[in-house]
Parts: sequence; C-alpha cells; structure tokens
Amino acid sequence: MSKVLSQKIKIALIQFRGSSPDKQANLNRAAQFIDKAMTQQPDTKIVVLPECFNSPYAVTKFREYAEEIGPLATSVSFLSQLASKYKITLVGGTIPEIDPKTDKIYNTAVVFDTNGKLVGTHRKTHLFDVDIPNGITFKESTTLSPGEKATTLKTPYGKIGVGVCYDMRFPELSMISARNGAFAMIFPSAFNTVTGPMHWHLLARARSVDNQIYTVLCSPARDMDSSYHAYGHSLVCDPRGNIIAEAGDGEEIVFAELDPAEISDFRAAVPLIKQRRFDVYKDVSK
Ligand SMILES: NC(=O)CCC(=O)C(=O)O
Repeated sequence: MSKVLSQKIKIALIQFRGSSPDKQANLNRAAQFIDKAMTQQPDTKIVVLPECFNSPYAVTKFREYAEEIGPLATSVSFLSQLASKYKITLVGGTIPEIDPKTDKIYNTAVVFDTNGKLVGTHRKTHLFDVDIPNGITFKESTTLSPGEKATTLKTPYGKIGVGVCYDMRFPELSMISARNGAFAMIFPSAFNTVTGPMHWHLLARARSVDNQIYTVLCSPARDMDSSYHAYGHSLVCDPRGNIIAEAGDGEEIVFAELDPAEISDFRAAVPLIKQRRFDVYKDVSK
C-alpha cells in the first residue's frame, strides 16, 4: 500500500487568545507562541493557528479587519516570514478576507510552505448560521460569503486537506481530501461553550474514522472577556479515532506525532477504501 504520509512528523497546535481588537498585538502573540513551540520542540514540521486568530470573532467586525489576500497583506506577509524563519509548513489559521473585485468578505485559511510562500487558501465553505434556543445564535452569512471549493494541498510530507470549523460538520470535504490522498484534515476552528461539549470530539473522531486519516482541530483559548466564548480543546485524532493529544481551555501548545504506520496498518486491517460502493451511492447528491 502506498504511503500517504512519507515519514513520522511532529505537529504543533497553537491555542492562544488572539481576539483582542489590536490586530498587530494578536499577530505578535502568535509569533511569540510559534517561537515557544519551535524552541520547545524544534523538530516540529507543521504548525497550526486557530480560526480568526488576529481579530475578534464577530460578524460586525469581519469587514473592518478584512485584508485582500496577497503577499503585501499585513497578516500574510507576517505569517510568511514566520514560516520561512522556522522552516515550517504553517496553517496560519483564518483571517477575514476581502475580495476587491466583488467586495465580498470571506473567512479564509492561509497556508505557507517552508520558504514562506503562500501555497493555498481555503474560504470557509459552510457558514456558521445557527440559532440554538437558550444556547447560541450566530449568523456568519450576515457579513460573510461562502467559499466554493474543497481544498487539498501538497506539503513536503504528503497532502493535507484544509477546512474551517463549521466545515467539519459536512463529511464530504474531508472525504474529498482523503480520496485525493490527504493524510490529515486540518481545521482552524472556534467552537463555543454550547456546541463544543456536544460535538467537538465526536466530529473529530467521526472524520478520522470515516476516512482513516488524522484530524486536527485548532481552537482559540477561551476568553470570557470576549463576546464569543471559544471552547478550546485543540486536539489531534488518529486514523482509528483515538484522541492522541488535547488542550484544556486556556492558552497552550499541543504537540503530536503523526505516524504513517498508523494510517497504513489500520487501512490494511479495515480496508474501507477497497470496500466503498460508489456504484450504490451515486445518487447521494440528489
Ligand atoms: N466558528 C464556527 O464555525 C463555529 C462552529 C460551531 O461552533 C459548531 O458547532 O459547528
């Protein structure tokens, strides 16, 4: 069986509070945490930041903080320098993006290679529009537009799929990336204290078990002074559905080792890939 992950690699998830109104201060804190991660475990190859790590997570703020994504954008150039300084693949969380041609705003994940080149973006495809009585009401579509594609990207170690938070509730994006050969699905995320306890671990485990891949969720740390109370609990789930590393709800760096044998051994033992019946499911989108 061919390997989808070429070697054992270490990943670091940076769970920090980045939702202050001061964008540059949020970026600087991200840099401090990445420096700490690389000092503590210098063999780390992939670093992940949370959803909306450089701005408040609020529908009224996305436009104010939005950047046109390109090499000169404040957050893009800042993250690019970090990726090349530490020679890491950086899944640089999400930032509010403005498309100047359409004036639309997106919640966009940005990914950099070890030379600091922006090698991919993923515009959140499923917007977080929910109304849970006595729980939480949030409507990203008030100010955001949805992305239109699934995202699978090459890294030096194999392919990764990228989704953003609420995207993890839709199994199709992860399945598309897994079928394109991804070894992990990585979700910069920000669940909350209502839906986090209900579904965060369950969804990570489900996406891993569906596809026999690693699932990586990176959350902001909880900040009770902010309008949105992030769940925290950044985690890594292995291809068998075991959570192999997990944060609490405060600021924390989570490290985990991803092992190609965990994917190939479990796929050999439980050969879902060979057993799928697309002849039976061809009508699934009807
Ligand atoms: N930022 C988000 O997309 C939140 C998603 C969430 O909390 C959920 O329950 O889904």
